[in-house]
Amino acid sequence: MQRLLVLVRHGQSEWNLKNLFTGWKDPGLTELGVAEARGAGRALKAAGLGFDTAYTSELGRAQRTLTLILDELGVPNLPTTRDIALNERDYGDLSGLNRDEAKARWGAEQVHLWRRSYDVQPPGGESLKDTIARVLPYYCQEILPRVLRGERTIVTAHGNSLRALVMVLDRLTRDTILGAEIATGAALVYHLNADSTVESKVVLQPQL
Ligand SMILES: O=C(O)[C@H](O)COP(=O)(O)O
Repeated sequence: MQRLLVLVRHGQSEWNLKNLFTGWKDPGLTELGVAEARGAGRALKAAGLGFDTAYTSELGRAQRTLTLILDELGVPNLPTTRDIALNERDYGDLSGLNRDEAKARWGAEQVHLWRRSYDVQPPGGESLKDTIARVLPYYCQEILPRVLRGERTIVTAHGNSLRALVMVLDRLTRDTILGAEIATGAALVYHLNADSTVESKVVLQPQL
């Protein structure tokens, strides 16, 4: 039986382009972001992948990315579940600040810790650990059972809500997660074993 789980980071957003911390703010996709989303759909189609069910966050950039992908795949009405559990990590007081200005103010090392460490919380926001604490139960209770039943599943979400899942799926440690980056429009194609461990993983870049 096929146990397919595909995770896609949304296409470039207006705030990605401006280099602003975004978190739970809700900017739209740029023109490139739209192309990346469509390109992710084309890459999935070229790989011969199809889906039975879809999940996305409560944020517009992930929802629009899913819509564009499903359009490319020719299944615009695929059953879709939206849930706040899949939202981006909340960047708290950093939301809306420019990353370079933040580095000038607090130092590059501190900003890197806020962005990539496992358990350092940005002021007023969520660490990756906090993000995992909400993403993982949702994955275990809602998404994984369907994948294990053979429902081919696509999830469009965010850089850090997906890093939360990747840390668990790829068995990364608090040290190795520091180097894990997911590009906008990238599709992580997982096939799972019956015990929910990873049988294979392939990363597809958007076909622009
Ligand atoms: O929320 C954001 O700003 C981005 O989606 C991810 O930002 P990061 O790469 O700084 O974690």
